Amino acid sequence: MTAHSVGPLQPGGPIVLIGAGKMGGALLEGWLAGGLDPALAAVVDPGLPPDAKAAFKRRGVRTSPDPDTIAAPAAVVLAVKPQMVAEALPVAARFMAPGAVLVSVLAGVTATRLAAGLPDGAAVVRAMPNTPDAIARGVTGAVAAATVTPAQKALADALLKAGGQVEWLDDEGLIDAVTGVSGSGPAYVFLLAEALAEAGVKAGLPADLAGRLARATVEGAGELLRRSPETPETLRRNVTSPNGTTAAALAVLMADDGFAPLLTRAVAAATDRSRELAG
Ligand SMILES: NC(=O)C1=CN([C@@H]2O[C@H](COP(=O)(O)OP(=O)(O)OC[C@H]3O[C@@H](n4cnc5c(N)ncnc54)[C@H](O)[C@@H]3O)[C@@H](O)[C@H]2O)C=CC1
Ligand SMILES: O=C(O)[C@@H]1CCC=N1
Repeated sequence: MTAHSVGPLQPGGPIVLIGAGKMGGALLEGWLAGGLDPALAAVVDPGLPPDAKAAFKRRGVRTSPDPDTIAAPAAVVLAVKPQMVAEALPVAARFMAPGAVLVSVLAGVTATRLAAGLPDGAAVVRAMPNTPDAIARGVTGAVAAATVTPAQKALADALLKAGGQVEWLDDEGLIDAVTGVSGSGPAYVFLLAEALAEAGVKAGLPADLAGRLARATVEGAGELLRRSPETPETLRRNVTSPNGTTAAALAVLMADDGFAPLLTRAVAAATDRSRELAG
């Protein structure tokens, strides 16, 4: 389901975003594009450049609010680096009015760790979105702690769906692998575009042409995958003429030491790192 299938975002109270960097900023853009009243959004980020702060103010989004001036936040969304959690969690705690839900997108940081820094019984949702959230084409894996009420889960769902598709998990243990597949995944696809361009240069193309061809190929293949009911395997086979050029390339990519085992190792490394960040 996408942002556009859920109607204007009406959280029933302010949303406080703590950390408005690449991921937090993408989430906020999704909420505003999803119809959130800017007057209900507040950003806490001491590292915001002055021009970004001014731009938020122009759009009616409050920055650096005093917790006492935000009446009953409906949700506090934590999007700082995992290494900053000890510093940022007490800030989040000050905004956590009774009934508010904390939504954390921090890689590795467990719901138990988050709850330990919040008022007793606080509702915690742990989520792993990805940066295509900025264009409502993200995908998020999320898990709700036992303390989260159905209404709080519905609000977290709406906030995350403003960025795209949401997959709710019953088992928090799965979120490390979700991070390895879809949280970090856009970087793998961008690397594919980079590597394809480099390979094109090595095959004799001018660099700018190779860059344009590689980018358009990744974009087009992604869009075809989105629009087509076919599986990725069928779409791949549709490109592959018997004994043709694609078959020659796939013999390399699908060899025992090819793309799949390489990606398996990459996803395992990301998953392991997510577990390590849990401390
Ligand atoms: N970038 C990505 O693709 C994804 C990131 N995440 C998670 O999102 C979180 C943020 O990552 P990015 O946005 O990439 O990092 P970032 O460095 O772009 O953003 C972090 C923001 O937090 C701010 N900040 C630092 N200390 C703060 C504090 N005490 N209070 C309030 N704000 C503070 C910084 O000024 C910065 O703007 C991480 O925990 C990461 O695991 C999750 C999914 C995808
Ligand atoms: O690289 C990271 O740790 C974060 C989590 C998923 C994407 N970026």
